[in-house]
Amino acid sequence: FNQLDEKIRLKRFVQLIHLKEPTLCSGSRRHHGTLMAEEAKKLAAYAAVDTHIQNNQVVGVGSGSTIVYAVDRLGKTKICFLSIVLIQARQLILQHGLTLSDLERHPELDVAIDGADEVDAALTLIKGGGGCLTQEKIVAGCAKHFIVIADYRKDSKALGQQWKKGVPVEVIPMAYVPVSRAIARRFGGEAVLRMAVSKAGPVVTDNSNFILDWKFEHAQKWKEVNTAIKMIPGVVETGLFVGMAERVYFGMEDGSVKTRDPPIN
Ligand SMILES: O=C[C@H](O)[C@H](O)[C@H](O)COP(=O)(O)O
Repeated sequence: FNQLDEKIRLKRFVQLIHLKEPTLCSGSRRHHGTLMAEEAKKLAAYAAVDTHIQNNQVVGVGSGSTIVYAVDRLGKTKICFLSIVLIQARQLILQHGLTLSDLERHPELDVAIDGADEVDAALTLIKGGGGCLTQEKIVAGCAKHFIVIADYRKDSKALGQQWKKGVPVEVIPMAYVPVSRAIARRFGGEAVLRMAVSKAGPVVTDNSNFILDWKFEHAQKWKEVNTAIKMIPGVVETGLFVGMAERVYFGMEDGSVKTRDPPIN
């Protein structure tokens, strides 16, 4: 199976999903003739795992609702691998009986798989909508292959067309005001402190920091902007993932899986 051409493997996987459709889900899969987002996430996650994960690999796992389906697929396979995970995904890994590791023991990963809030035509990502971005970027940066999984709602020509909440920026708590002002002054828009929904006060990340959501006004040169924001004292990391993703799998409304690779420059 591993020797098959990747495209054939993906095609076969999609066919398999269609054949087994009634057994792969509970409840209604379709709404007004289109696949619902949850099922689209599952399609993307299963396709990515089946295509990229092999026996005895060290796999990085991100966070979010889409990655749950990837871990589910990893847990159902009989292959043996280690998972390098973020704090947020730790329980998920353990629940599925997968072997947990860390970057001290495995600083080099074969593959990292993660979700995204938005993916543009050049495979630049916005991540961190769920409050996790720094650890995800570290894990992705340690992987030979960084694979992204998403449903059709994340597919975008240009950042900001789909994801309206802005670019998350993780900041040291004492610096959130000056960082917010510096971002707005230099790049326009506004950078707003993210507040918790279910408790008073700001969202606190896994690294005990705050998050600013930078609502930019227009398209930017994302690589340069990412570098410049990271130079502002107090910034820990941005949710801009530029030039990192090797392939994105989109689960589509019509039940197919679309892939996108970076443009050849
Ligand atoms: O902070 C959260 C992470 O960056 C997620 O990977 C991202 O928000 C996508 O999450 P979801 O799969 O739930 O859309």
